[in-house]
This record gives sequence, C-alpha cells and structure tokens, in this order.
Amino acid sequence: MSGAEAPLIAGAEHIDPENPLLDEDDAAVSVVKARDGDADAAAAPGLFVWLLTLSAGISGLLFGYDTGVISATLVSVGTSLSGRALTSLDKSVVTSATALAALLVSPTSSALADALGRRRVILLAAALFVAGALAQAAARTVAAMVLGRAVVGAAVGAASFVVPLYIAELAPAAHRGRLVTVNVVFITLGQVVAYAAGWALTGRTGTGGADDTGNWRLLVGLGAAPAVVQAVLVGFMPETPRWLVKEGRAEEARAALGKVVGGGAGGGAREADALLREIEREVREEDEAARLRRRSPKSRLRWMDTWDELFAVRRNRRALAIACLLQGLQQLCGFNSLMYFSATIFTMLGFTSPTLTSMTVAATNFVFTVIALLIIDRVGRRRVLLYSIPFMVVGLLLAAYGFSIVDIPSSSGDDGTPAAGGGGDDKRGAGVILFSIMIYVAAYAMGLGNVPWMQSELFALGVRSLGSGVATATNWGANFVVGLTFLPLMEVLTPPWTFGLYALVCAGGVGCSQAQGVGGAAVPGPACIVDSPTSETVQPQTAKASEGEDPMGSSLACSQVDKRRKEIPRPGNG
Ligand SMILES: O[C@H]1[C@H](O)[C@@H](O)[C@H](O)[C@@H](O)[C@H]1O
Repeated sequence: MSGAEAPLIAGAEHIDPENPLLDEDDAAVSVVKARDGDADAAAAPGLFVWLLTLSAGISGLLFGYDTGVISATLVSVGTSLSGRALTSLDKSVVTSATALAALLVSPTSSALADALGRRRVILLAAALFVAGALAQAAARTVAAMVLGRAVVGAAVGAASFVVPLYIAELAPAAHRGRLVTVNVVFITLGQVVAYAAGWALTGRTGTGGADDTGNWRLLVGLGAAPAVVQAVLVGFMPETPRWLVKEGRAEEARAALGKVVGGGAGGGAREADALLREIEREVREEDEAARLRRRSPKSRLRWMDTWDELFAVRRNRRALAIACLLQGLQQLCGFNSLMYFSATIFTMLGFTSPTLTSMTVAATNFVFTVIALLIIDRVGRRRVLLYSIPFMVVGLLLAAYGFSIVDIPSSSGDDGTPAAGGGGDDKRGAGVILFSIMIYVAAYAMGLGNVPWMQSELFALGVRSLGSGVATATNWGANFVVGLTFLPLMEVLTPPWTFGLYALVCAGGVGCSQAQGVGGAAVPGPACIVDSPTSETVQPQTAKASEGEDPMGSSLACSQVDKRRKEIPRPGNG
C-alpha cells in the first residue's frame, strides 16, 4: 500500500508495536513491520487538504472566541442589559446558556450530518455563528442576551462535533491526528484572541469594571466576520467521500478523493480509484452486517437503527464508552474553570492585572496545543495522553498546596465569587499557584485538550456520526457542570480542596481509561485512538469472526485492522 493510499482507507500504518491491538477474544491480527519508510511514504498533506482543514477550522476559532469572550463581556456590560447591573444569577444563566445549547444540539446535529452531509452542517453552524453574534450585539435585555448566547451555543455544539469528523474523514491517515489538532489549535487561538480583544476593547478593567461605551457589543459581534468568510470558503470544499459513498454518490466521492490525493506527492486518479473501492467495500460490509442484524428492516426508522447499532454491538458500546470517558474527562478535570474564571482567581490572589495574567493561561494553552500538533502523529495519541495526565495531577496538587499557603479572605463578593484581597500579599503562594497552573495547562493542552476530539476514529462508519455526537454532548454536559459548580466549590470546599478534587478526577480518569483498555491491547477498535503511529502495519493470521461482537469493523484509525479481519470468510458472508 502506498503512503498516499493508506490515509483514507484507514491508517493501518499507525499501529503501536507495543500495543498491537490484539483482541484477546479474536486473536485476529498480529503486527509486523511495514516496509521501510512507509510512514514517510505517506505523502505530506497537499495544499488542498490544508485549505479544507483551515476552512473547516474557522469553526474552531469561533468556538474558542465565543467561549472565551464571555469573561470580558460579563465584566463590561454594566447596566446596558435590562437597564440594571447583572446579578450573579444573570451571569450564570448567560454563561451556561452556551454550554447547555451545545449539549442539546450536538447529538441532534449528528442526525443532520448523516442526512444532509458533514459539509452542510458546517455551513449551518456558520449561519448560526453569524446569527448568534448579531443577536448578542443587538441585545437590550438579559433575556435577549441569553438567547444570543444559546444560538452561539447551538453553533458551537454542531461545529465542535462535525468539524473534527469532517477533517478526519477527508484527511490522509498519516496526518489525521495533526490535522484534527489544527482545529483544536484554532479553538485555543480563538480563546487567546477573545482575551486579547476583551482586554483591548472593554477598558482593560479586568474583573469588576463596567463599560457602557458599547464596546462589548463590538466584542461579541466580531464573531460574525470569520463565520461569513468560512461560509464562502466551505462552499468550495467537497463533501467527505465516505458520506458520499454511503449516499450512493460514488462519482462525487471519486472527485473528492482525486482532489485530496491529487494534492499530495503521489497524486493521481489511480489512487483515488483504489481508495474509492476500499471505501465502497467498507460501506457494503457495514450495510450487510447492519442488515443481518435487523430483523424487520422496513418497520424501523433509520436513526433508530443507528442508535440500536451503537448500543447493541459490543464494540460500538466500548468505542462510545471510551469516547465519552475521554470527553468527560477533558472537562471534568476542571480546565475550563480556568478559562472562564481565571481572571476571578487572579483577582483573588491580588494580581494587579488579572486579565493579562489570564491571557498567559490562554496563551500557554495555545502554545502547547501547537506543540501537540507537531508531535501527535509521531509520538501517538496514547503516549501523549497517558504521559501528560500525571503532569496535570502534579500541577493541580501544587496549585492546591499554593492555595493552602495563601491567605484568601473567606467572605464572598456580592456576585457570589470569593472576594479579592489579602491573598495577594502572599507573593510566594501566588507565584506557586501561577507556576502550577501553567504546568497543568501545558500538560492539558498536550493531551486531554486535543486527543478526545479524535473521537471519530473510534467509530465504525455507520455509527460514527451518532457516536461522535453523543461523545460531544458528554463534553458539553461536563463543561456545563464545571462552569456551574466551580465558584460554589471554591466557596464551600475551599480552593485547595477544589483543586485537589480536580486532581482526583484526573487520577481517577487515568485509572478508568486503563480499565476501559485505552491504549491497551485488549480492545481492537476503540484502542486505536490512542495508539501511537509508527511504521507498522497489521496483517491477519487467524480470525475468529464473531458476528454478534464485531459485525461492522472499520473505524478510521483502526479499519485496516478491522478490514483485514473481515477478509476472513464468515458464515453466510462469502
Ligand atoms: O479542546 C478544547 C480546548 O482544549 C479548549 O481550550 C477548551 O476550552 C475546550 O473546552 C476544549 O474542548
């Protein structure tokens, strides 16, 4: 298999030799060395692939911008909404409306992505980004602002699920991790831009200032511009070949594949044909397996079948469990409490420019996501993830220690947040906290911040959209919980214990991941997401085909393993 061929058919060259994906039940595959240079042979993504990644990635920028911008907005709206100062309840509702809408929309948009295609959902999300930005900018009441935030949330929910899926289904496998991470880089860049714009536009007041100049309207309205640009660019991009094949539009799929491989070093129609055949075979096999599983195909709705398939097939269930585990962990580790409230924390600690200090958090997140981007396909998802989480635990424990030695006033501000004051006198404690937060953020950005977004690799094509949608909803559900509980936890549990709790969640997450087989050898399909890329490929020796257990095969990163397994004849399946 040529490097250029490998990508879209599944990425078997990315199997970690230490984790050969041997299924103890199936004993189906063994890993052997690919021919020398196979990884290098996977041509660098061409200009076209970069262009489509960047066009789709604008959603990431908006995701980051719109989630990051709320912190500066809340402290600068003054009395311009409903003619009064925001209460703490207003602030909570305005903030959580986004996550809540995203939570509700992500599984719904998975049905749309199957019915209308991935590209159309990106366009729909772009339209919602524009509408939400304008609605916020025009808001005169708190309720109107909540509505605007909810529309933006719907856009973020749809985009956060569909963009990684779109990129993963079009990207060459050898570079898939990197290209999906580009989207996360955009998210983190959007957050940096939001902080910087917030600082520049809203009077540089940090927390507590009130800006009635209306600059905050510009701040929230700015989100409309990139969305318009994106709609134009994505208008020229193709639909993913896998979706097209599933819809019986093989010629369009061939054209899309031609553009993708044509831009790489080994381009050409022959490769596009070979890839198309592979995808067609994959789709046929999935359809056949799904048909066999359904007892009365005509009596049931398609989306119900997909739900059935997701939960009834053991392999899909495990893929879902791992995707949800990683997405839940990404949020429950508490990272976004820093994103949303770091200015509050730094005020508490007496930093003179809390907004600027928070910007260093966003910037660290961005810089280390870029580093992850550079190494992810070389080092591998599993290693990056499992090696980075312990550093997060260390950072959190150190932060907990830092909080325990600073003198933080126990009284609350009138908005329910811990008051600023004496803690700032303890420079050493504040320094320890800032340093430990940087360690934590850097480690998060390297692993948990981006690997869960490679979720689509876990799922077989038939359940990929739904599985990704459900996992994305888990992400937003957990995001919602963290956003809502952080300040009360700081108040009730105290800061050291709050950070200690996040450390416990991270440590527990590692344990659960191991138990679920993340990166381990026991789970062939799902484990692939965290398998490290090397010049390895998989060849079958024997396979015990288990129809009930593994009827579908082929997730993106793993489908070569699965595909080869499926080559073993099954009863009634040729
Ligand atoms: O991957 C992103 C990224 O890590 C962001 O910085 C974070 O705010 C999001 O919640 C997460 O999904």
